[in-house]
Amino acid sequence: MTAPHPRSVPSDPTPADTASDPRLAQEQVHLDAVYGRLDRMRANAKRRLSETLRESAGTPQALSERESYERMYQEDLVKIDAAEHNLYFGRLDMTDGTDTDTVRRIGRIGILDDDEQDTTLLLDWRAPLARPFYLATPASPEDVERRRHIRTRSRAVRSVSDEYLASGRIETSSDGAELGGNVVNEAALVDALNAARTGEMTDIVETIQREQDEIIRSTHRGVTVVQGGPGTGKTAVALHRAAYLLYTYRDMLSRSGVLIIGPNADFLQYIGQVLPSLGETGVLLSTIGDLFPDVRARARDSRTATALKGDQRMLNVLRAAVRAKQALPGRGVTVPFDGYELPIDAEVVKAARAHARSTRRAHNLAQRAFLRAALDELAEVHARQVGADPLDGSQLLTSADLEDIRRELESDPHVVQALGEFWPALTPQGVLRELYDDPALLRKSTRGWTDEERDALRRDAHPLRDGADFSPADVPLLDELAELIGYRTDEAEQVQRAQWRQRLAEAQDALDILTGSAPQDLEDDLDPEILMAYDLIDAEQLAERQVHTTSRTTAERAHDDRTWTFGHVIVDEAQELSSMAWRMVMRRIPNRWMTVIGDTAQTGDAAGADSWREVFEPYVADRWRLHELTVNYRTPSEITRYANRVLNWINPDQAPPESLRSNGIEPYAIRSDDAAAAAVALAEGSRWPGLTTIIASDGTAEDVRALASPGDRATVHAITAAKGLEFDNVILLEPADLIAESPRGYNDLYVALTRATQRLVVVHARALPPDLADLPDDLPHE
Ligand SMILES: Nc1ncnc2c1ncn2[C@@H]1O[C@H](COP(=O)(O)OP(=O)(O)OP(=O)(O)O)[C@@H](O)[C@H]1O
Repeated sequence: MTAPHPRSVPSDPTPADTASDPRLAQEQVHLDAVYGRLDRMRANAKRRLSETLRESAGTPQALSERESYERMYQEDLVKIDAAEHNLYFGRLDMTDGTDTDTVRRIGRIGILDDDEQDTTLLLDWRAPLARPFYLATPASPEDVERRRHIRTRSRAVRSVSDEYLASGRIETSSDGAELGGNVVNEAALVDALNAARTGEMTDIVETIQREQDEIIRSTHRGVTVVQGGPGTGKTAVALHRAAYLLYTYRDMLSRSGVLIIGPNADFLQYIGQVLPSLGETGVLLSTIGDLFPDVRARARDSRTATALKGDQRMLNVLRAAVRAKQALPGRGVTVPFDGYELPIDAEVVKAARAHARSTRRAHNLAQRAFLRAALDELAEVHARQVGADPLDGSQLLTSADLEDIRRELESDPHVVQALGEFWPALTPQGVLRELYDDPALLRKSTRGWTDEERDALRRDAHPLRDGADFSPADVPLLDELAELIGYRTDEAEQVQRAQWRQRLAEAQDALDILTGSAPQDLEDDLDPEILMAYDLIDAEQLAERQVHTTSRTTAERAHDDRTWTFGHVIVDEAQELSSMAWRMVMRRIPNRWMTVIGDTAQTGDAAGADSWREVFEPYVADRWRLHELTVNYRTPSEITRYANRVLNWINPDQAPPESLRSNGIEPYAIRSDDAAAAAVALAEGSRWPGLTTIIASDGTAEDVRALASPGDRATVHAITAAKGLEFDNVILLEPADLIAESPRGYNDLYVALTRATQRLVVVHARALPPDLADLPDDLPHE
């Protein structure tokens, strides 16, 4: 069903002709005013920044203040630069009767004029007053008389189009294409959807749709789950929600930070420019594999190992592995002390261990309690050695003597070291390596497991590639171990920061003395060619300080600190997270204010999710809310016809998203005995506009890549790495391989079929799956 659209009155979309359309001239006047102000803001921020850099800071407090000003001005500059492109894009003329301005102009950032009244030149797209721009429809005009969409390039107005919401007349977009559904800003949306892809995601502030806007601005403080088929804008919504929350809760979130978790590095790179283009830089983007400081999880696991490592059963395994390090001594363990061989027997250690465990503290944090109790026990043992009455065995030593022995034991490094063997300080990395490498420890820690399961975890059974140490599935286990162990990653960093401040303060003192002693005549008449000593120091120091401040954003501090808790966490492609990964994520967000984006029909990971309820109920009971996105903005209907059949096979109850457009390009199939070579030849020989990629199974992608000519613009993506990405043209190689390689092979096939914005070609040697069997053969016009 197509809802009625307001009448669109587009201006000539070709080069601006201000004479033929007075609206262009009118908007150009405003655009000039806006950019004029932006330039003044930029100049101000630059001046203030350089003044701040020149200021001296005598005390650590002054230094810290200066650092925060520096950061503030730097961030202002980043925001101003980010807003340059398409700064002003929307205007609302409100009907009479509203108590606010009758004209509202909307842009990427809010801008006030520097006149006496601080006139609003632009409303930030996130401001409440801007909201009708995204919500108003003829059925619900929200007091909007006219919505104007302004398209600009290089500070010049190129076109405007108006919608008269009160009239309720049918709209056709500027290029004549028909869109289904109740879309807003239709002409701009058509342009955005048809635009060739660049390999980097772009923001959608000009064309956010109603169902998306509701999620972006949701005030729900629990877990907001956004479920939607491929191409429904889930990622776009997640990123704009991050920007919206940072704007609305700036004070709180700039201190605690926002974390966005994505499925792989390619994906993070793909989305990496969206938030900076919206002026937001304080967000940490990370994969699960990169969330543990100082660990680069690049090793690859078998599917069985991935599934096992993601399973909650690992919790008991890890607990058992840590407990196994709290060992009891064998017979005859002694330590020399005070001319005696002091026995450390199992009873001594057992008593101390029971005491340490009763504290319920994490392993490393309970080490002191263990030592203290063990020293008490040992003092008793030694007292019996030296102070027992030879006649009746009674104790001849006083309690003060016992206390002396206790102190001497404590200050004897041999004794302390010997006891430490039975409650050693642990690191998560050390325990996990040992668990995988030591068959005895593995067996002891995996009671009830089968031998095949144990083998899947063993490293000698699955040698690591390229010296990689841990896999992404190991990272949640390291994090869990860090909790069990009480291991912190930020301590060394804190010490370093304190040292840095000290050095900086000393350097500043020296600099002040030098500056103060510079000869007056030179100061008055400086020769710019003569480089003064203090110039040198100043430059170095400033440069160093610059590195220091710019490298310590909230996001980066959060990244280096495992125990950092964020203000908000967004998880994209959330269906891929295992139970163990969810435990790690939840630790980062104790307030459980999260936005979770995913599609259970696209789950590819062996330990991924099938149901959101199962994932969230244990953490938030019913404090989670499901939103569904229903419109596919990416894939034309010609392609979704096939993809929907696969979806129906995966889950017949899941309604397929409705494709917003059709482009008249039918998908087709090419059969070739050497399918990989045929796919590469097609990719390299085609003259299709935009980005082209070959999507292959994880097991074959590298071989296909080896066939491609270096430097050719067509790329090859393994299915796992293609998650969340999109391309103008997709060549899907051998669907049978996707299905054969994974128990979730149909989900992978569904993902592959929904990556193209324009064109899909399937190249195969083996039989096509039934859902694709009626694809037409190679089209003559291609
Ligand atoms: N309102 C919109 N205006 C313009 N473009 C949009 C809009 N919503 C989504 N898009 C575009 O549609 C494409 C798909 O969006 P996105 O990648 O966010 O979808 P997704 O639901 O995350 O897909 P997948 O599940 O396949 O990863 C992107 O190019 C995005 O920019």
